[in-house]
Amino acid sequence: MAKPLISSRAAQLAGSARVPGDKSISHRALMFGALAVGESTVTGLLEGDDVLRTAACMRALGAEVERLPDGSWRLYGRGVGGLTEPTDVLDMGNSGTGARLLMGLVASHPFTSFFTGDASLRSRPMRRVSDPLSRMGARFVSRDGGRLPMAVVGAERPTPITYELPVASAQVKSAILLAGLNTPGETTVIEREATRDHTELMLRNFGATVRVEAAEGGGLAITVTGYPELTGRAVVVPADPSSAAFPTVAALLVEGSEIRLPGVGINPLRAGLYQTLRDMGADIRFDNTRDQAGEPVADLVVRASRLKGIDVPAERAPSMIDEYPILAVAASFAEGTTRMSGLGELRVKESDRLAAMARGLAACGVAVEETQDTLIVHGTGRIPAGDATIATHFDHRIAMSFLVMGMASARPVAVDDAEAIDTSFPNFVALMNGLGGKIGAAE
Ligand SMILES: O=C(O)C1=C[C@@H](OP(=O)(O)O)[C@@H](O)[C@H](O)C1
Ligand SMILES: C=C(OP(=O)(O)O)C(=O)O
Repeated sequence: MAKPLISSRAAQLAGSARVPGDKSISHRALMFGALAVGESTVTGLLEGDDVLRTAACMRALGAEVERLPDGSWRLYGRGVGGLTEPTDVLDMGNSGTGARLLMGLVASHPFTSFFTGDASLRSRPMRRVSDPLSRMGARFVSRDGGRLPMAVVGAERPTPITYELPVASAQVKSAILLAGLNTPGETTVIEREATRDHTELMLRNFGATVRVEAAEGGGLAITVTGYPELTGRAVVVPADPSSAAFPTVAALLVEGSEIRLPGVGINPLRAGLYQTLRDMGADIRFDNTRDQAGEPVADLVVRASRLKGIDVPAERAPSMIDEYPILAVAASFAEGTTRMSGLGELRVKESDRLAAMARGLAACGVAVEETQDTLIVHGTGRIPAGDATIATHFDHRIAMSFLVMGMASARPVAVDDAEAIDTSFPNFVALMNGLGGKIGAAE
């Protein structure tokens, strides 16, 4: 059932709040714990629907996965190559990351699995993973256009490949590297633009050999050696910088605000939004920067700021790919034009995010232009009208972005369905209201 919400202008945001665990790292912690020999523990796991689906799938593939009373998770893995045939369809819900990474994992196991997801996931492109994984010996039977539902017939004798990514995608990179774990020899992915490296960092941490070298012609060549012995580890998941983006932008836009967000991941391949907001004049401080289980984290201190429009370089897109919707909201309150380019991938996320943002911002009274892969927001430095109801297309980031828009607009902003927020940020409304937001149920 749809869950409409409405967000009204907030007086001031203040206080400290811990945003939930990083979604990318949470998926990987469960997958690698399921592949490792012995016990792994995960603390700070994101308990959003996307990640809970991955937990259920790792159980379906033979691993022991349980939530302990203290909120941490314990896994007993099967060892590399030890996953077993799932007896039912793997339903990945709304999760592109869960679906694509798991397809990679099972592609080099000699059994057949069936994948499906919700209407959004069933519309997303999967050939980007099935093409390279076919070269490793797996077979795929899918709907027209290479979409879910899809059967993956894992390779009996997987063969290693060297593959250059045709799109900047950590999901595709990871799918191939994960297939490479149960494949003899060396599997290499070449990426011309660096994408998030959580798979590489965490695989190493679990004991795999992962080589990262400069690629001929530019970019990186990332190589895994097959049949590593992964052993159980304790993983501490940092707070998600993609989730922290929402209270951060809200605090920048609502006059007089100052908030603190402790323990947020600031991996440079994820921190593009923070760099961009600072370039726009935002007062964002990284306090107490430290290393947490191989990932850099910091406490974010954010103060309300006057923003100016800028050109966001296309090369920055992979380091902030999920943050363009909320950046577009920030740009709507800035003085001057913000040009965001290199955004073609936004069209194949949980929804067509370029179209959803352009339409939604226009409905809120913002002057926007959209091309195939750019979004241009003409800020005036004045507060946008708001006063609109936005279609979220079951996309969590669209829903949260427009609820932040309502916190700072002249009049409230409603979203037709906020249900999808549970996929990545289950306590979003409580956390925002705890800081001083006014988000409630809409008619
Ligand atoms: O690897 C990951 O965990 C992710 C990679 C990104 O997708 P792409 O690889 O499709 O860019 C991102 O949008 C997604 O939210 C999480
Ligand atoms: C694109 C996203 O996730 P996924 O691809 O895992 O569905 C996201 O969280 O913004």
